[in-house]
Amino acid sequence: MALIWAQAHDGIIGDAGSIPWHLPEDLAHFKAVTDAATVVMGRRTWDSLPERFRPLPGRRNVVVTRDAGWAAAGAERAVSVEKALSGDTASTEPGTTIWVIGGGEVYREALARASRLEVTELDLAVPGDTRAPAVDGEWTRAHASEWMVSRTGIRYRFVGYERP
Ligand SMILES: Nc1nc(N)c2c(n1)CN(C(=O)COc1ccccc1N1CCC(C(=O)O)CC1)C2
Repeated sequence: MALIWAQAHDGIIGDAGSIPWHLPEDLAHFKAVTDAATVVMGRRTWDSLPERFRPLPGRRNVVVTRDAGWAAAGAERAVSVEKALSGDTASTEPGTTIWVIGGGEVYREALARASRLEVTELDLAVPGDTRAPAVDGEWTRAHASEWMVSRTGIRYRFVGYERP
């Protein structure tokens, strides 16, 4: 299973339930990487998606929430990341990656079982109340693009990590 996120300086990934920047090139990257896969997200991340992107088109959407009464068109509910990764979600076609797409709590819960990270690094300092999980020495960097400049002026790059 893999995690994908975009982070500013100090690992900031969110502030008050939303992403404090607009980086269209990252949204295109996110869509390309997760296309046709299963995406697992926390309920807050589901709520943070613009209406027209709920569910994320062309992907199996699994939302983690302890609220047994929660339901949304186009989403499957799982009571925990564990269940989302083990239940029939995992019966996704072999070779299809399960992408954990946020937020902070779900990343932390999923990290221990991840073998791949796809991180968009932004050369941007913004205030935020949510940080990406720490990527420690167990991970090796599998790829890193050169720094690019978004049409919104933000410098960014795509970095991938792997571990056995
Ligand atoms: N690197 C990386 N990792 C992540 N986990 C996530 C991202 N970037 C971006 N994310 C968001 O929630 C934010 O998205 C959006 C925010 C505002 C408008 C559109 C969007 N999106 C447009 C494209 C849609 C699609 O993919 O079809 C998804 C929603 C999760």
